[in-house]
Amino acid sequence: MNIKVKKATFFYGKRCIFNNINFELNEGEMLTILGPNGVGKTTLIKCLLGFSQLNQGNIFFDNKLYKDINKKIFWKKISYVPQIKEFNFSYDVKSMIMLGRNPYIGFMKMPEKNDHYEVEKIIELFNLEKIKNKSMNNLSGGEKQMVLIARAMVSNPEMMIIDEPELNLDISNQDKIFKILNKLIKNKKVSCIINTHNPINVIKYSDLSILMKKDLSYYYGKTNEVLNIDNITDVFELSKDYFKKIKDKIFLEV
Ligand SMILES: Nc1ncnc2c1ncn2[C@@H]1O[C@H](COP(=O)(O)OP(=O)(O)OP(=O)(O)O)[C@@H](O)[C@H]1O
Repeated sequence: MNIKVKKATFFYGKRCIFNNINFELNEGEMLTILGPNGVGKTTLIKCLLGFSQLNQGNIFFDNKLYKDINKKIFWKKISYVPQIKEFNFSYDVKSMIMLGRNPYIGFMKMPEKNDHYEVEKIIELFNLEKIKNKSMNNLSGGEKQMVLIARAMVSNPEMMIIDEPELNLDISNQDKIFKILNKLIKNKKVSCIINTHNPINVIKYSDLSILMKKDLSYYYGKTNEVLNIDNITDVFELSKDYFKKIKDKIFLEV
């Protein structure tokens, strides 16, 4: 699915959160959104999903305005994974993932053989066999996060929008999630928009990036062009020394 964002501007009351943002993402591409806490990354995602309305500008999905798209079709094509804070889920893992099949199952209907097959396939892909019968409430934060991403993927969406997938995940599981997403994007031509705080995942896996700055300006382009030390230190207001030690300790030794 293609998304085009043109001159997007959003205010909370009198406070401008972002101003005149433009970007485009095509099928089979991953776009990552980075920036300091409170800069407006989640707000931008909420506007893309129609949860909040832009004050100015437009968002097109496959060249159609959000308001002109049938919402049932929209939610069949798009999977959204919000930030998990302290949710309480009264489901076991398998039932939770099955919820992702809802667009296919229909109101008051039971899952069919194919729905169970898709859920089992995802459970295997995410290595969740050992916990598939456990209650969601008894999982660690990282396990919950994996299940929510699995649930989003089981509906075979055309676009996935994920708010901080690395939250609660150790670096190995972060890499696993990004690797799975990358494979899905490239094999099934899904497009993916991810809010993240981890530049390593971004450099390894994303095609395009937006770096949002507190002064409402932003960098946008191919990840390997925009995610450089100058831009990161500028956006996060870091000194260049910040990278010196890790450059010597980690990157030169691998
Ligand atoms: N409903 C709201 N009303 C007014 N201000 C809000 C509302 N929701 C968020 N904000 C403010 O808007 C700004 C952007 O918030 P947002 O959650 O988009 O930031 P973020 O970049 O996603 O942050 P983080 O990296 O910490 O998740 C913040 O200063 C936040 O306090």
